[in-house]
Amino acid sequence: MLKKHTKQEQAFIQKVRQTAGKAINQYQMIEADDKVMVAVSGGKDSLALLEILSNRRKGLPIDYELHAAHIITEDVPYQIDVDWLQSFCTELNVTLHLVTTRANLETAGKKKPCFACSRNRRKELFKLTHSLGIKTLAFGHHLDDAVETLVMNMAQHANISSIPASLNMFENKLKVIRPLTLLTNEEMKNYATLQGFQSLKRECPYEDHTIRLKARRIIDQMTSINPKARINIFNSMKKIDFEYLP
Ligand SMILES: Nc1ncnc2c1ncn2[C@@H]1O[C@H](COP(=O)(O)OP(=O)(O)OP(=O)(O)O)[C@@H](O)[C@H]1O
Repeated sequence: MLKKHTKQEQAFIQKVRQTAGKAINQYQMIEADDKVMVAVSGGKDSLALLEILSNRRKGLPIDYELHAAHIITEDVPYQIDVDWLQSFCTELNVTLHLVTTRANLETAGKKKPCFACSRNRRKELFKLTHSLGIKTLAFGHHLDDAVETLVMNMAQHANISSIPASLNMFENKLKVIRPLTLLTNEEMKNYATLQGFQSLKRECPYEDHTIRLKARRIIDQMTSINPKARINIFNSMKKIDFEYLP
């Protein structure tokens, strides 16, 4: 897995790690002695997140406990190479928790399979963290996910909302954090390639990214107005001029 990097590549790796660190500090995501669970799908982002959080412990005056969780949904034909994930976690000195569950899609009613499956996965992650006394749960969403969700929510639900960088839930019993919030998909893709992370995810036959892909395409087009459009849309969520809104 270890690759030899040029100076330029090392600088990029460092920049990505620092940007994740900036988000962690800015949103006060992790404090000394916290127990943090990283939700790992097997995709490039959550693998990178786990590695970044593990690596970060080395250079900090504070320490925190790191765990990884992967949810296996039995009745959805999407499996990852669990042995590889286990060895990845062992190398990072992180305990991997595997949970096997069922999405029961046949009883999901009108809900789309993807929705039912991810809702069930979140429930399992909440149950697991609670049972282990872990109060911080980290997801691998990045800046592009947040911008796409904003555009989708505006177009579909007529509201301005997205994916929060940090969210207290269940009367502060759990904090959901997204340390990759300030990093773009492009940056994460390059990071994963440089680090040699193989995406373990296999295509799920139910997966439906149609709307998200459309939103992504629209945001891509907006970069012809301004190359920084994606980042500007993200930053506009933090700078709302209520006086100049209807
Ligand atoms: N099976 C799973 N087990 C644990 N966590 C998961 C699982 N699937 C998704 N997650 C978490 O939810 C986040 C978003 O899920 P999504 O399916 O959009 O990820 P992805 O883009 O396919 O994979 P990744 O974000 O890891 O590259 C992931 O980054 C990960 O933190």
